[in-house]
Amino acid sequence: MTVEVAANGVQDRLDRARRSIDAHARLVPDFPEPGVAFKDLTPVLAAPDGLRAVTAALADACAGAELIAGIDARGFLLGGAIAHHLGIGVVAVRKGGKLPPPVIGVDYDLEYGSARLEVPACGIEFAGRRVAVVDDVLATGGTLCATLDLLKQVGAKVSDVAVVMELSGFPGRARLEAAGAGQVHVHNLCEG
Ligand SMILES: O=P(O)(O)OC[C@H]1O[C@H](OP(=O)(O)OP(=O)(O)O)[C@H](O)[C@@H]1O
Ligand SMILES: Nc1ncnc2[nH]cnc12
Repeated sequence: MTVEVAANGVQDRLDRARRSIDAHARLVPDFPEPGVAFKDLTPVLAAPDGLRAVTAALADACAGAELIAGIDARGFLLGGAIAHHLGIGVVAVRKGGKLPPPVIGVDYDLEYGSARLEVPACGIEFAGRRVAVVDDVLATGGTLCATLDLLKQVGAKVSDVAVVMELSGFPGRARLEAAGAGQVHVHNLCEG
């Protein structure tokens, strides 16, 4: 009985988040370059009910973590809110050139170009900590695989990856599962 009640709570939060995503997500054709169908989730986070609903559902996916890593840029908004919800800390995984040295960085490709992500090489205790990584969208998986690589280099144990939307037709999930060697759970709130 207790288990059923808990599971229903999780499902209710997921349903609420999905309703908000359905109501507010925007498809932008040909952005940032021709041929890309860009899923803009910023209106979901700006809606009165959206940030709260999405945060609560993602927090369920990250419940076992000791630290949240939020990816530049919309992952910052989500990561801070989830960490606050869970009562744990958050670290920003930043685009290259933004953090003071020393940093650890990884170059990567995504659907429309290439970029670099960095985390601080000192000042944050990563070693042995269970980290959940959050972002808005999973497409090719380039961004999240680079983040897993970075967090591995600093000795963190990534337990979960949680995104609002996983885009179909991309190899992101398979790449992440391979990079995590079966130890990383990949969660989405919806597929797009
Ligand atoms: O799975 P992938 O193919 O790697 O794509 C997913 C990434 O792409 C988007 O960010 P983007 O790099 O456009 O950065 P932004 O936050 O600066 O807009 C999105 O927010 C993810 O971080
Ligand atoms: N189609 C897309 N929409 C939003 N974010 C993305 N990141 C990579 N591809 C994307």
